[in-house]
Order: sequence, then structure tokens, then C-alpha cells
Amino acid sequence: MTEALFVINAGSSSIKFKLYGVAGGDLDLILGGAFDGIGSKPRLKVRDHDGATLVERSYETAEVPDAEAAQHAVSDWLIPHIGDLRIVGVGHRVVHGGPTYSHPVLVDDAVMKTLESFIPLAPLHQLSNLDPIRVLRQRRPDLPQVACFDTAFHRDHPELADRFPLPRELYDEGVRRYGFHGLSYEYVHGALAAVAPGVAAGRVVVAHLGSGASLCAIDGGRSIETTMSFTALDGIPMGTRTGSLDPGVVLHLIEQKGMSAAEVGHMLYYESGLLGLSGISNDARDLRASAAPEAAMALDFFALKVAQAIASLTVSLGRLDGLVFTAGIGENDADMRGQIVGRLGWTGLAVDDAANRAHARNIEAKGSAAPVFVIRTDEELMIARHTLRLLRQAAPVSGAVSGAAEAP
Ligand SMILES: Nc1ncnc2c1ncn2[C@@H]1O[C@H](COP(=O)(O)OP(=O)(O)O)[C@@H](O)[C@H]1O
Ligand SMILES: CC(=O)OP(=O)(O)O
Ligand SMILES: [Mg+2]
Repeated sequence: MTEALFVINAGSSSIKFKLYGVAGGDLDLILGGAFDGIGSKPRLKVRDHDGATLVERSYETAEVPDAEAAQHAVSDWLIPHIGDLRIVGVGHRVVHGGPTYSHPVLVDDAVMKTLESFIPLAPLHQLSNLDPIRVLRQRRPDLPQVACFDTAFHRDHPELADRFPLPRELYDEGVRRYGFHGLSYEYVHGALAAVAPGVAAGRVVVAHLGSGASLCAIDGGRSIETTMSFTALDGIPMGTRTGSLDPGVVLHLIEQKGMSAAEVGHMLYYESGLLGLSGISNDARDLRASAAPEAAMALDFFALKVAQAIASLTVSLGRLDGLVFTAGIGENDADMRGQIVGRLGWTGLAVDDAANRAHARNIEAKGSAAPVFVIRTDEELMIARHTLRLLRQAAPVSGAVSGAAEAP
């Protein structure tokens, strides 16, 4: 019977999942899918390891009204398709590990309680991340579950990158620059090391530009600084999130406009960023396709802020040996990459137009001050690697893990 790992990357409106075979110590993708449009246009799509569609179906909103219902829909589809696989563990992306967790951890009651205490630090993500862990713990208490944190990669930041210029006691209470997208950065850095080990050993900036977006300065594999901080609101503008904002604006909204904290929070998380700037869409594809000047302005604003972040992170690094683009926009939007690097022309960075349009692995122009890479991120594979390592540490004798005989 083939042993397999299940990985869940649960977001606010989607649940991405992958199933890996773990025979022989390797991780072999069996299938991967996503349940997205939770609360709006619920849809389940699953592909096998070759990319062939196994299922693609839509649901009525009333049929799958929330994340928990989506998890059940995923399980209902998965269980009959699992065949004779034996699930030996489940790995989860958990966005916030707070000051406590700098490594992945096996979830038990105490861990769960600590992770729940971080919900206010990541209201858009943490609850959705913990939901599937809770549901699975009820359904399959015997199944080991591992939480892998977006914050962990950044936990040994230098102190200068970890502080806000606020009264010291707030830092002691946990008001720190945690940083996110760590699983993506860890994966991308590893992938960079495989193709350009010299660059990866040096000083690089990775731009994770998805619907959530941040950048990270990495020196020799270690995160030095990143644009997101206490929450996933900080840094560059995103699909619907503001990125950095004068805190005086927040005071203005509360004091002068009489908005409640919840209303301000909703505006900062859901109504701002590309959506707020354009008034059209949070999706960069829609903005590219639009002829409206507001759409072009929103994209230009995004490019400017990303370019400024790259320059700022390069100051922290002291040198730039490579720039990497990843995630939805970074991997697919050649115009955006061109706009961003174009704004950094004064540094000597330049992209080759044909390579950029082809989404080649290396897109720098001849004579560019540093190489520029496009690398596809794979948070799920990173989670699977961490989960397997931890499960093997927990059960070193069997070589893998045993005990779980049913599907999740
Ligand atoms: N071809 C494309 N051109 C421009 N933007 C794209 C393209 N493909 C995807 N995107 C952008 O990527 C975003 C999703 O990125 P992704 O990394 O999957 O985000 P997340 O995992 O946070 O949902 C979409 O909202 C969209 O704006
Ligand atoms: C932390 C974060 O912003 O995650 P995502 O990109 O999945 O929204
Ligand atoms: Mg993401």
C-alpha cells in the first residue's frame, strides 16, 4: 500500500491541496487541486500529476456556503479517489507562527491553542488555516498534522528588521515585524540554488507577487528583511490590501469619518490595493485587459512600489546578486516585470524583452547589473518536505510513519 502525504494551503477564499506519494523517500505528486470561489462562485478543480483534469465542477453558493463546507466537499471527492493509498500525515500552511514558532510543528491541543491566539494578527488567513486542522482533528484524531508557518523563515531577522519605532514594551508584547510568504521564499531560494548556486549563496531579492504580495531580501539563504511585517497588510499594495499606509490615514478614518475599527479593517484588507486604486478589479489580468486609465495607473503604482521595495531591500543587503520574480503576477505578467525592472534601469538592471515575454528562467538582458529570474513557487511542496521530515523524526524506526489507514 503506497503511503501518501496530504497538503492543505487554505486561504480566505480558496483551499489548495496536493497529495504526494512518499515511497522511497521521494515526494511524488499524485494530484493537486483547488476549491476556490468560497462564498461567491464555489468551484472544485483537481488535476493529476500530468496536469490532466480529474474533476472540474461548480457548486451553488448555498451548497457550499463557507470554508468548512468546502473542506467537506474536498473530502467527499477525495475519499473515493484515494484508492489504496495510506495517508500518513497532513501538512498545513499556517500563516502566523507568532514569536513562538520558528520551525514547523506537530499539532496537539496546546499548539492549537497557541495558534488560535494568533488569529487577531492575521484575520484574513489564520482562521481559514486552522479550520481544516480542527475539522481533521475531529474526523481523524489519529492522523498526525503538521503546521508550517509563513513567518518561520523570517524569525532570525536581525533586530533592526524586527522592530517598529514604537515604545519598547510593545515589542516585548509581540508587536514585531514578523514577515510572511516564508514557505514560498524558502522554496524559491532552494530552486534558485539548484539552477544558480553562486547567486543563491549571495544576496538576492525575491519578489512574491500574488494576490498577497511581498518581497524578501535573502543573504546566503537567510531572510534579512521583508516588506510585510506585523500583519500581511504591510509593504507593497496587493490585490485588495493597502500595503504600507500613513497611520495618520487610519486615525483620520476613525476620528474624522467616524468609521469603526471593523470598517477600517475591511477597507484596508478588502477594498484597497489594485481594486481600490483602479475601482475596477483586484486581478492584474483584468487591469491589463482594461483600456481605462485608472487600470493603467493602478498597475503603474504597483510597479513603482515594487521597484522602490527592491531598491530599499538592496540597501539592507548592501549588494544585489540576483532578482527573482515569483507567484501569480511575478510568474505570468511579463509587462509588470518589464515595468518594474524598467524603473530600476538606473541600477544597471535590465531585462531581455524576448526572454521576458517567453517567461524564460533567466530574463536579464546581456550586460544587466545582475541576473533576473522567473521561478515558479510551490508552497505545497515546501510544506510536504517539512511535514515528511517532521513525521520521520517523530517515527524514525519505521522509515515513514504508520497508523493511519483511511482517507482524511
Ligand atoms: N497572466 C497573468 N497576468 C497578470 N496577472 C496574473 C496572471 N496570472 C495570474 N495573475 C495574478 O496572480 C494573482 C494570483 O496569484 P497567486 O500567487 O495564485 O495568489 P494567491 O496564492 O495569493 O491567491 C491573481 O489575482 C492575478 O492578479
Ligand atoms: C500572507 C499572505 O498574504 O498570503 P496570501 O498571499 O496567500 O494572501
Ligand atoms: Mg498566496
